[in-house]
Order: sequence, then C-alpha cells, then structure tokens
Amino acid sequence: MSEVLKIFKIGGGIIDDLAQLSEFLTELARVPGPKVLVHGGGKGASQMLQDLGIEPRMVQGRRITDAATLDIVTMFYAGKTNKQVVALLQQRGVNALGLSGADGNVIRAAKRPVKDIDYGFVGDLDARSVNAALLVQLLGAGLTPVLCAITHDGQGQLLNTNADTIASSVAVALAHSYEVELHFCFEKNGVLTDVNDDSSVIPRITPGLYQELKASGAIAAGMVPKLDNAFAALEAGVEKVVIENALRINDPVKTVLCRS
Ligand SMILES: Nc1ncnc2c1ncn2[C@@H]1O[C@H](COP(=O)(O)OP(=O)(O)O)[C@@H](O)[C@H]1O
Ligand SMILES: CC(=O)N[C@@H](CCC(=O)OP(=O)(O)O)C(=O)O
Repeated sequence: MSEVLKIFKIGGGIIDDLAQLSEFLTELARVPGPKVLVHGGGKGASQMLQDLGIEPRMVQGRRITDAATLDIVTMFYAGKTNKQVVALLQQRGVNALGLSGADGNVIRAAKRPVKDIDYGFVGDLDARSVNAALLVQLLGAGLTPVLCAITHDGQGQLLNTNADTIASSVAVALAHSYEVELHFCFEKNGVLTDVNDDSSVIPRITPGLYQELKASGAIAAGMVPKLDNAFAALEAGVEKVVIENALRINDPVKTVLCRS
C-alpha cells in the first residue's frame, strides 16, 4: 500500500480574502503527511484587471488572455498570491515551496489552438504535462509544493491555465507514486442539492447520480467542469475526490465522489 498524498485546490473568493485564506491555511497546516496545494485566484484577477482598466473576458469558464492580461495574471497568480500563500504556510511551520509551471519545468502546457474562439495565451494540459518525478523529490524532501495557474510551453512562453485542471492533472500524474486524495476547497460545504442551502450537502455522488443532478439543473455553473474533471481523475487512478468547505477541511461534512 503506497503512502497517502493529499492534493488541495483552493479558489473562489477564499484566496483573495486574507482572513479566510489565513484560516484555511491554519487548517491545512494541521493536515498530516505529504501534501500539495494548487491555487486559483480568478475572482481577484478579474478585479485587478478592472482596476487597471482592462475588461475581463471569460468564455466557458476560461479567461481570454491577451498579452496585457497575461502580464497582469502572471504578476497576480505567480507573484502576489503565490508568495503570500507560501509566507503564510511558513508562518504555520509548513515548509512550502511556491512554483509556477516554468519553475523546475513542473508543468509544461500547450497553447490552446485557435478554433471558433481565440483564447490567447491559455494553456491546456493533461497528466503527461506534469513533472511528477520532481514533485516526488520535493515531497520526499519534506517540502509542500504550492502551484499557481501559470504554466509554460517550453519555448519561453508563459500560459494562463485553469487551476482545477492543474489540480486534476497533478493528481493523476502522482497517482502512480502515491494513493492520491484530491480535495476541491471553496466557500460552500460541498456539492449541494440546493445551491442556496449550505445544509443540503450530498455526502456521496456516483457518476449515475451526477448525470441526474446535472440534468435536473441542481448542479450548474462552475461546478459542472469541476466535477467533470474530478470524475475523469477518479477514472484515471486518483483514489478519492472530495468537495468541501475551505474553512472546514478537518470537519466530516463534505461531498465524496465515488467511482460506482
Ligand atoms: N449544486 C451545487 N453545489 C455547490 N455549488 C454549486 C452547485 N451548483 C453550482 N454551484 C456553483 O459552483 C461554484 C463553484 O465553482 P467555481 O466558481 O468554478 O469554483 P472555484 O472558483 O472555487 O474554482 C459555487 O460557488 C456555486 O456557486
Ligand atoms: C485560463 C483560465 O481561465 N485561467 C484561470 C486561472 C485562475 C483560476 O483557475 O482561478 P479559480 O480557480 O479561482 O477560478 C483564470 O485566469 O481565471
């Protein structure tokens, strides 16, 4: 039986609220064993773009990333956000190491090809894009890698990449070396039957129930690509996927996805 590795993905509003981020990281520091943190920050990036006079544009959950937008999201995700998270983890006794995909060639993505829509400098990736050997070495040295949404193409070009996709791809890539648990942490208590009622957490979701909930409209918006990704990761060897409140990761209330 291989060792359990917990991969946490944090996004939504939590990452941009210093008090909530600090609370999440305090809980994360209490989680024993090897772990990886992947963070987004899309909400805060949109706010920063607006403050700088650039109108954010999202299509099907992905940001249209022109050169000016890429500069700003790189500064925001790989700079301010990543380093703030690392500093707060260090304060909590966790030896965190902040990385973009270019650092140590940890994630090499491919620029999304232009079809109907030109997404600009957006990277696509899968588990083969992840330098699992490096992550295994870092984890073996007792470090906690903190990955942001910036990747590279190996030709000197930085790319903006969806953070849920990074988390799933890293989880699948590491499933050969560890028993991987993938935790998607956000501001709600899990996947809910009523998105406005935090007490309506669905404890267990199979692929069949997921299709029913999607068809009825109970699961919608950003939750759909998240769960599509998550079920694909389960099929590809990840042992367990959990959807949970970022401020209650050590509490039992959460949604667990099951293969059957
Ligand atoms: N059934 C559901 N349960 C929980 N959240 C849901 C559900 N259906 C839709 N959502 C929405 O999905 C959002 C999470 O997706 P997203 O915004 O992409 O998250 P993040 O920014 O954390 O990656 C929630 O904030 C919620 O508004
Ligand atoms: C290409 C693309 O869409 N990249 C995302 C990366 C950040 C992210 O995924 O943030 P959350 O997890 O907080 O949504 C973006 O710029 O919004």
